Amino acid sequence: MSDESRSTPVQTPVAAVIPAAGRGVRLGPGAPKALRALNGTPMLIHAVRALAASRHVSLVVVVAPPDGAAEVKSLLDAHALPDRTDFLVVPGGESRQESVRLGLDALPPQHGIVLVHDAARPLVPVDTVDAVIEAVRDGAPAVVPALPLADTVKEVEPAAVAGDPEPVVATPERARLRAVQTPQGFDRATLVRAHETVTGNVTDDAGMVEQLGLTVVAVPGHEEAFKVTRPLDLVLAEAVLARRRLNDGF
Ligand SMILES: Nc1ccn([C@@H]2O[C@H](COP(=O)(O)OP(=O)(O)OP(=O)(O)O)[C@@H](O)[C@H]2O)c(=O)n1
Ligand SMILES: C[C@](O)(CO)[C@H](O)COP(=O)(O)O
Repeated sequence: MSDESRSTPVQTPVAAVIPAAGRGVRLGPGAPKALRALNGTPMLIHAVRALAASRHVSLVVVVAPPDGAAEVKSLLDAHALPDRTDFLVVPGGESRQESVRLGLDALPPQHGIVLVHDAARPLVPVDTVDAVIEAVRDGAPAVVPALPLADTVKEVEPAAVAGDPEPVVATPERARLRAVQTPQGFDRATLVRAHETVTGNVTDDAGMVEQLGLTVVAVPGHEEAFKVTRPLDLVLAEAVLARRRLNDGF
C-alpha cells in the first residue's frame, strides 16, 4: 500500500504495552508467572525481546506485578534490548484489563499505534508482530492474530460443581471460529476510548473495541505465539526454544 492511502502514516511511532502483572494461578505455586524462567531467562524478558525485535516498535511499556516494579526494572536493565527501543515500567492492577489501562496511561503522546501483548506469550515470532502493525497501518482500528481451531468446540450449560457432567447445548461451526492471540494492535485513540467506555468482563482488548461497534480484523497468528497458562505449556515453550537453538546452529 502506498503511504498516501494509509489512514495511519508509516512514520507513526508504535508502542507495545505488555501486561505482566498476573499471578499465574493456573501455572501453580511459584513466582509471578512473568518472572518465571524459560531456559534460564524470565518469561517477561523473552516477551519484551520478541516485541522489540520489530524495527517498528520504539517503546515497550511493561506493566509489572504491583509490588514488583523495581525488580522488573532491574531485570530490563540487566538484559540488553536494541538501542532503538526505550522501555518504561509501571505497576499493574487487579485485572488484565486494569493493567492494560495503567500501561496506556503511561504512554507518551507521540505513539499513535499501540500493541497489547501478554507477557505470557513469550515466543511470538517477529513476523506476526509486523503483520499486526501492517494491518493497523493499512487502516484497521483493531487487529488480532488468530488461528483456526484443531478441536471441535461445544457450548455447554456450565455445571454448578466443577467436574460434574455438563449438558451440551450447541456445536458452533468450526470453520468460522478462530483462537485469538496477541499482540493485538490498535489505533491508539480507539483503544483508549474502548478502555474509557467499556466495563464488565472482557478477556481481550479487541473485544472491547467490538463493543464500541467497530470492526476488528484477524490476521494469521502463529503456533509459537501460544500462551503459557498451565504447567505443560512450560515444557512446550522450552522445547520451542531448544528447536530454535538447533535451527540457529547453536
Ligand atoms: N491483574 C493482571 C492479570 C493478568 N495480567 C497479564 O495478562 C496476561 C494474560 O493473562 P493470563 O495468562 O491469564 O495470566 P495470569 O492472570 O497471570 O494467569 P492466571 O489466570 O492463571 O492467574 C499475562 O501476561 C498476565 O501477566 C496482568 O497484567 N494483570
Ligand atoms: C488476550 C488473550 O491472550 C487472547 O487470547 C486472552 O484472552 C487472555 O486470557 P486470560 O484469561 O487472561 O489468560
